[in-house]
This record gives sequence, C-alpha cells and structure tokens, in this order.
Amino acid sequence: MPHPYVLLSAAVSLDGFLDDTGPERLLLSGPADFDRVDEVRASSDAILVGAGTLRSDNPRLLVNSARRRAARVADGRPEYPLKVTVSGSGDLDPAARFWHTGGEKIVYTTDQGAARATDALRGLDDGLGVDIVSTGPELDWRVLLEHLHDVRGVRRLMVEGGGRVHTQLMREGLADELQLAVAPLFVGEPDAPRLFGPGAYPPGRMRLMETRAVGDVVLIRYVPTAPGVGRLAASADRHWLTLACELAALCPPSETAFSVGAVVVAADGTELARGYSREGGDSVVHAEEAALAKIDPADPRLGSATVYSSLEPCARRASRPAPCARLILDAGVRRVVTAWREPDTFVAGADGHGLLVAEGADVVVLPEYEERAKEPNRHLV
Ligand SMILES: NC(=O)C1=CN([C@@H]2O[C@H](COP(=O)(O)OP(=O)(O)OC[C@H]3O[C@@H](n4cnc5c(N)ncnc54)[C@H](OP(=O)(O)O)[C@@H]3O)[C@@H](O)[C@H]2O)C=CC1
Ligand SMILES: Nc1c(N[C@@H]2O[C@H](COP(=O)(O)O)[C@@H](O)[C@H]2O)[nH]c(=O)[nH]c1=O
Repeated sequence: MPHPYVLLSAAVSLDGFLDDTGPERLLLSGPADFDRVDEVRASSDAILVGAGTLRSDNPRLLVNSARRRAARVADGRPEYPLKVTVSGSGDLDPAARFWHTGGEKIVYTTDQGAARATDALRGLDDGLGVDIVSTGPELDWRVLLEHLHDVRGVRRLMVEGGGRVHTQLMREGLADELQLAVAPLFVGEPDAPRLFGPGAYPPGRMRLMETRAVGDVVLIRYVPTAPGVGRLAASADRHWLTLACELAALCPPSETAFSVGAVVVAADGTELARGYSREGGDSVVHAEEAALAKIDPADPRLGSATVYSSLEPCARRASRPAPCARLILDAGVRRVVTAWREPDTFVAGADGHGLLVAEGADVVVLPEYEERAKEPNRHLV
C-alpha cells in the first residue's frame, strides 16, 4: 500500500538531546535554521508531532512565511499543511495552540484513546476541523501512513518529533529521510529527551545525501538503505524498487522480450549488484540473471539479501535452462520485491511469485510502482 514520503526532522545538541529538562522549549536551531524548517513545512502536505511534544512545547506548527503560504495557495494547495498528532491515551488538552491555529487537524489514536480524545476535544468548535481516527487496539504506524496517503491525499509528511515518534518510525523502517540539524551546544542532563532511544534499528549505514551549514548549525540529510524484513515493506524497499524501474529504461529495445531492471541488496543496505535485460550484448539475458551473475555465489550475504525486480521473476524460459525464480532460489536469496506481476504476453500463466513462495521466499509486490515498471514496455502490453 502506498505511503507518503516520510521526512523526519529534528534539531539535536552535540550530545544527542532534543531538549533540556527545563520548562521552556530549548531552541537548538538558530534563525536561519528555523527559516529552513519553515521552508520544509511549506513543501509538506502534513506535519506530524507526538502528543508528548504537544504537551511539552505547545507548538503551533504553522508555515510562518506569508510568501510561502501564498505560494502554496497559488499552487492550489491549502494555505497550511494538515496538522497531525498521535496519542495512545487520547489525553489531549483542548486549549493547546495546535487546535486553534492553522488549517485542518487529525488525531491518530487507538480504540480506547479515540473515546477519550473525542471527549477531550468535544468543546472545540466544529469549524476547527479536527478528525479523530483509530488505527485499532494499538497505534499502527502503517495504518496511519496508508490513511494519510489514501484518505487525506498526503504525499509528503514532515515529522517534527519528538523522540518517541522518531524512534518508532526509524526502527520500523518507515522513514524515507532524516533531516538532522546539529546545534553547537551541550545539554548534559541525563534525563533530557534523546532523539533516538535504544532498540532494534535497521542494520547498516544510511546514505548521506547532503551536509550544509545553516548559520552555526549543520544540516545533515540521510536516507535509510536497509531492505525490509519478510513480507513487510520498508521505505528503503521503495527506493531500491525505484532504481530497478529506472534500470529497465537502459535495456536495448525489443519486440519479443520485456525490459526489466534488477538490483540485489544485502540486509545492511549494501548494493551487491544490478542488472538489466539484454545487458552487455547478450540478447536473451534477464535482469535478475545479469545481476546475480556479478556476485560470487559463495558470498555469505546472499542468504539475507533482497532481489528487487521491476517485473516478477520469470518462471519458465525457452532461451536458458533455468528461469530467474530458480536462479534466485539457487543463489540462496529468500526475499524478492517486485512491482508488476508478469502478464501473459509471452508465457501464459507464468507464476514466478508462486515458485518463489513455494520454496520459502518472501515476495513483496508494490503495485504502486507497476506503471513505472510498464513504462519501457508500453509497446508490449
Ligand atoms: N529538537 C527538536 O527538533 C524537537 C524536540 N522535541 C522535544 O521532544 C520532547 C518530546 O518527545 P517525546 O516525549 O518522545 O514525545 P513525542 O512527541 O514523541 O510523543 C510521544 C507520545 O505520542 C504518543 N505515541 C507515540 N507512539 C505511540 C504508540 N506507538 N502508541 C501509542 N501512543 C503513541 C503517546 O501519546 P500519549 O501519551 O497521549 O499516549 C506518546 O506519549 C520534548 O521535550 C520536545 O521539546 C520535539 C520535537 C522536535
Ligand atoms: N526546538 C526545536 C524544534 N522544535 C520543534 O518545533 C516545534 C515548535 O513549532 P512552532 O510552535 O510552530 O514554532 C516543536 O513542537 C518541535 O516539534 N525544531 C527545530 O527545528 N529546532 C529546534 O531547535
């Protein structure tokens, strides 16, 4: 299911804290960085903070620049991004500035929390446009993201904390990008809130996209690279599948075969190999086959790797002894992410998916990428 692009935004001290323990919000960003944050807000469809941040900071979460608000309206977007909060308890203060400024608001909560939130916010004017949505007995981040995408039309979500919210989105592999502003000061208090808490995070190193001085603060932008686990898709899966779809555009054209791109990625987010159909002058080689041929079969990372293929791996072939689903299984790979189930154009009832699953592989299909996968194959389907 499609999610919005999830951008985590935070300012941290040199010792990794989001705030101190004092009653006032600690200003880690300087004026130039707050202006940069305003720009990011203006570029977003929605801004999310946890209920902890609502209680401690009493934020407005507005786009402060009149010029940026006017540009949003000129683009046909609401003047202010949708404001989003999450609360398990539903214990929300109706006097908080969050409710009384800006545009529409939405609360994601649990079945129990919904009753309490409805009660707590009952006194608010109808005109404030507050929606309360339960994701079930527990707060489910995937349900929340799908709801924001499908029901509220959110394509770009800025998450402004706090630490508990950032930690969960990062640990669950749901963040597409981390924007970190590192401020040149120390907090030094052991009980101050940290950006990220302990727990199991996706393994490996993230990819550095940018560093920039913004006044005396340094902005660092990282994107996660580690594939998801099992049948759950992570944000990095979407990035790797996008690359596979882009590789398909490199295929020499053909009237008798699909153009497909493939990438093999280790569990820690290291790219092991990439390939595309008919690569290197071989008129029949398939994308997955071309990619796997570049990896030492004894590479111990294959057992926990993911193969991304713009088209479902093939189940039968005339031009080679083994189809790609077989090659993937024989390589020891047990996770495949694909965009498009194979149509009957060349082989009727091809079911690479079924072959993979029957031998214990996890197959994730992300149909929101199907059109991209079809793009270089328009003449065939
Ligand atoms: N420097 C910076 O850039 C920023 C700093 N901050 C700082 O961060 C601190 C607040 O962070 P923190 O206390 O971690 O709070 P959060 O803002 O992360 O909110 C946590 C709350 O969100 C709800 N919640 C989150 N996840 C779940 C879940 N899985 N199930 C149910 N409820 C959930 C709960 O609400 P409930 O209690 O209602 O159940 C929980 O108490 C403040 O000191 C603030 O100043 C915040 C943002 C940015
Ligand atoms: N302290 C801090 C941030 N805090 C974030 O800004 C929010 C306040 O927004 P508003 O009330 O609209 O100004 C607050 O709730 C929290 O999410 N952000 C940053 O970029 N840098 C900082 O130093």
